[in-house]
Amino acid sequence: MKGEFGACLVVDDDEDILFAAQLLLRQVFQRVETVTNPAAAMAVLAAQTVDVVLLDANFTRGATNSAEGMTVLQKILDTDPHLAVVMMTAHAGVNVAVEAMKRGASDFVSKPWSNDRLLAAARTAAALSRSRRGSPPMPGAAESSGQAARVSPLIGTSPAMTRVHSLIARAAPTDANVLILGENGTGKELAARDLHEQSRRANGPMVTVDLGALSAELIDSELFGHVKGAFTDAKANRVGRIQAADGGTLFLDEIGNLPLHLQPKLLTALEQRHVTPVGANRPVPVDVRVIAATNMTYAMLRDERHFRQDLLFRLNTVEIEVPSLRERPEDIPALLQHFLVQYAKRYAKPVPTLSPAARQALLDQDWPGNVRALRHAAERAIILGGEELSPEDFPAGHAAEGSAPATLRPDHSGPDLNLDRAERRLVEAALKKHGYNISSSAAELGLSRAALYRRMEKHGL
Ligand SMILES: Nc1ncnc2c1ncn2[C@@H]1O[C@H](COP(=O)(O)OP(=O)(O)OP(=O)(O)O)[C@@H](O)[C@H]1O
Repeated sequence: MKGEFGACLVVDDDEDILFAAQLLLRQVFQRVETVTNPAAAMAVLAAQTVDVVLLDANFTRGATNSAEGMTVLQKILDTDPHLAVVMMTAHAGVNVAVEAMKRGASDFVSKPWSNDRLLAAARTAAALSRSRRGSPPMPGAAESSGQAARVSPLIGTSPAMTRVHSLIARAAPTDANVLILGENGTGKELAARDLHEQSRRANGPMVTVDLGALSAELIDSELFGHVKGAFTDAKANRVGRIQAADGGTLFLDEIGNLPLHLQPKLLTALEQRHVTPVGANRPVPVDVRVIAATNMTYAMLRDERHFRQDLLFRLNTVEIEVPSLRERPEDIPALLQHFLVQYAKRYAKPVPTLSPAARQALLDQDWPGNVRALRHAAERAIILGGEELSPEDFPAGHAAEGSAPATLRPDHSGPDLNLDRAERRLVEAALKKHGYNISSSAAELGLSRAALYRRMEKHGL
């Protein structure tokens, strides 16, 4: 769906970033404005209406404390409290992101960004902004959804994926709540988008809340909203994401991370179809369809100590289990071809062919990182491989030394003391040890899930 929202403004002092963002965001916005400094940003905002601002956290060369970004964020929201601002953080600890969200940013992405993540953040922010303004969805969005000849974004014709397609097709039009189960990287978010787009709510917003990326203290006001003065940082009324999804779909990603004390509140909101923003005394009616996803097994979800069973039964009217890639190796060639074409285009290279040995090597790997890992492997192969890809272009696990960061390794003897590469090794080791379970790997590394995701993106893991 091209240009489904109105306008976006990107503020960054790096012209290359602006160029890349503009190319990418045209998929979502009809207009993408770019400026290199806060003063120019304020001038654009004074002259025209935009839905979303993507704001860099630092403008002065070498600055890393994000204070400048926070000041500009404040100015922007003072001018237009309905704007959805997505903070872009290069030097981010998760603290910068949390601080930005406390101050009213609607989301954050870390640089270098993953295109999927930036697009998802931009779409969610745009839906939020339109909902805050009480605007109807863009007419273009209404037309392009619900078309009969629509192709599912989920590639795969294996029996296991055919079952998933069929469940999605049957569940989508019914408004029933859906719980999607599956390992990390299997395509749960894509399945949720497919459900939304095949539903009668396709013209409404799909608002995502990644419960794994938000601290417990933020989840409450993110989900339910707050009124001005409800707590120290609540400088203005804020619509929560449940309300922002009114008339559309609320996608609760990593539902297993919803703190126990908030579970009854969510259950009440879903049962009574209203939300009460933090600090408010009157409930607001909402009409949302909920899709939730988790990488927990069903057995883990059935454990009362982590998850209230009454909430589980409210969420899992229909259950869809997205199979791991090792359960459907027959889907690997089509997925790989799709990603090779995509990345060949992005890096302006010809689409390579695959030697029979390479094809076999791919089928033989067990892909603990699932489709996401296959996508990274395809990107690496496009960057480093030739016209015909051989097994060496798809190194498994630790043998992935041929990837972009590793080829930069200087030829010194003795231990490799480079911090960046050490970080990559540790992150990779933790992921392997925990079978690519993000929560356990993050816990072992002493990171939040969001911080681990950022490092995975950074190192292409
Ligand atoms: N069947 C598929 N066809 C095409 N692309 C896919 C498919 N499955 C996954 N992908 C791609 O793989 C990546 C990971 O998918 P997605 O984010 O939906 O997985 P997930 O299960 O939600 O992961 P996580 O649990 O880690 O959040 C995305 O880039 C997605 O577009």
